Amino acid sequence: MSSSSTKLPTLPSHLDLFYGGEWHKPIDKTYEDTVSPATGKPITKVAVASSADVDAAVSAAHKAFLSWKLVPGIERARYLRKAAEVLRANSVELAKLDSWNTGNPLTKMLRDAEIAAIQLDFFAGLIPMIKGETIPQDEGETFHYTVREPLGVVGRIIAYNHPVQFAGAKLAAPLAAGNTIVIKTPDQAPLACLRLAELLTDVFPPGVVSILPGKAECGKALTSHPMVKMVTLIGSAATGKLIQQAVAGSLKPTILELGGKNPLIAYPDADIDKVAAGVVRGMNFTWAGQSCISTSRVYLHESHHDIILEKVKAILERDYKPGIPFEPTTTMGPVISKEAHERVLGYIESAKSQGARVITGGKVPILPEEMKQGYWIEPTVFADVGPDFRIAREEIFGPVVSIFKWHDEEELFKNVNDTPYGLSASVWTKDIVKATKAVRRIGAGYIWVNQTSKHFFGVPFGGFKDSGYGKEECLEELLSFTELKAINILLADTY
Ligand SMILES: NC(=O)c1ccc[n+]([C@@H]2O[C@H](COP(=O)([O-])OP(=O)(O)OC[C@H]3O[C@@H](n4cnc5c(N)ncnc54)[C@H](O)[C@@H]3O)[C@@H](O)[C@H]2O)c1
Repeated sequence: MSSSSTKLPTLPSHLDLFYGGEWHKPIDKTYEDTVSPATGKPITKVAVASSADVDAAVSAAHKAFLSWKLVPGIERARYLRKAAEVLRANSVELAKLDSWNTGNPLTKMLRDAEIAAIQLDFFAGLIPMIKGETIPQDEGETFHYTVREPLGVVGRIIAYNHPVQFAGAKLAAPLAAGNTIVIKTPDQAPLACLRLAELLTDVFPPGVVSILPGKAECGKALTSHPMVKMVTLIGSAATGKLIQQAVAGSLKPTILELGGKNPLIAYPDADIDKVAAGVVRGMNFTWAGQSCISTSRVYLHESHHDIILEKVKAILERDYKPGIPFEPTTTMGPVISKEAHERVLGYIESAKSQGARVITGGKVPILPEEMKQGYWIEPTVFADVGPDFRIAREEIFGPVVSIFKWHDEEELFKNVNDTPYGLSASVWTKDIVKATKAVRRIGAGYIWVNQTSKHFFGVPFGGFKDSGYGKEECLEELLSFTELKAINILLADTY
């Protein structure tokens, strides 16, 4: 990168597979380039786990489970808190690697390790909630109680938009519940996860945490391995459905956190400046819209539609500048890969050809020489989008928002809910009654009123419909990684 950019981060010392407490070369010796999306240039080669590697990793994780499940809760909590400390102490280094490997601005990635650390602390604190209950019966001849037990080896497959945040945070609940874990890193951005594995080597006993860089084959092998007792995915609806099919034969439980086509609805009484800022913030342009919760369908009332559009355009043109991710002035990243670049530009072309109006963006920005091979797309706003346009219906996972004008509430909710997805939604009004009624009508799992984008610890996060099922970041996530066992003890002398 240019002499003007900050020094490149130090690569992890290990670019192989971490399992059984040690680093291993891939059995079939496959390594592939991982690329900087900002420049399109390879960074280094990283191991790609095959199904044979997954088998070795899962066997080691299973062996570790036999001891880890016996570690008292209070001690497991200490391990988790130590991992949180390690993440915090190394947050800048981890953010630099993620920034290099995803192209997202460094200044905006600095919090990702902290978010993971908070989840580790949060689930450490919830460990005492892993408990059973007694169940009274009228006859009194049998004593009934329940206990919660860990499942075994858990496989967690993650997406690329926040690699180290996901890798760190998703360790927390399974380990807190007494399981061991194998994490499959994102295909495109494994580097910070590998550094995390190095940092955690001495934190957990060998085999408790394994981190495997790999592609779909690694995910498939993890999903179907008989010793993996539960699988979770952060990824697309298509992959979620494949995982559900793959586990059907073994009745393996899953949590699927999938894609979204999330609506933002503004009522006429909403504060127009706050809505304009919310439209921009809700689209997560900082990471080129690559967030499952991005509010990519915006429904503005006809009374403020035009003025809010102007304000959105002004904010984007003022505040969102692509740039080398390590520069402090950079406020926006590229999309993750050449394939994503082509896919998102294809959506932009489809919108233009279907008659949508470009308010801002809609093309590759003018770039300095060193970024020309990167995967950049301007923050893009389309108005006059028809409900049947492709950009209105399909998850783009890029910096493209569709704006719709509404006037009739019945028609509004018909359109809002006319999507296979149901992850998040955002409602803007000063009227709490209106907001409460709107919330009731929206088929989505995570809804904000007068804000967007934020996650809150302890509040169940997860989707409806094709956005998946299962709840995370809350007690329910922790309990999902346990099995409830019921015991009935005869107290009477005779049977
Ligand atoms: N709901 C959430 O919390 C959340 C958060 C972030 C991203 N996402 C979603 O993730 C998607 C973007 O990520 P992506 O393009 O990497 O998704 P993807 O579904 O292509 O890949 C996700 C992960 O699944 C793995 N995988 C692919 N095929 C598999 C198979 N058959 N079996 C097992 N694993 C397999 C991949 O290697 C990758 O690690 C978007 O749809 C986005 O909305 C959801």
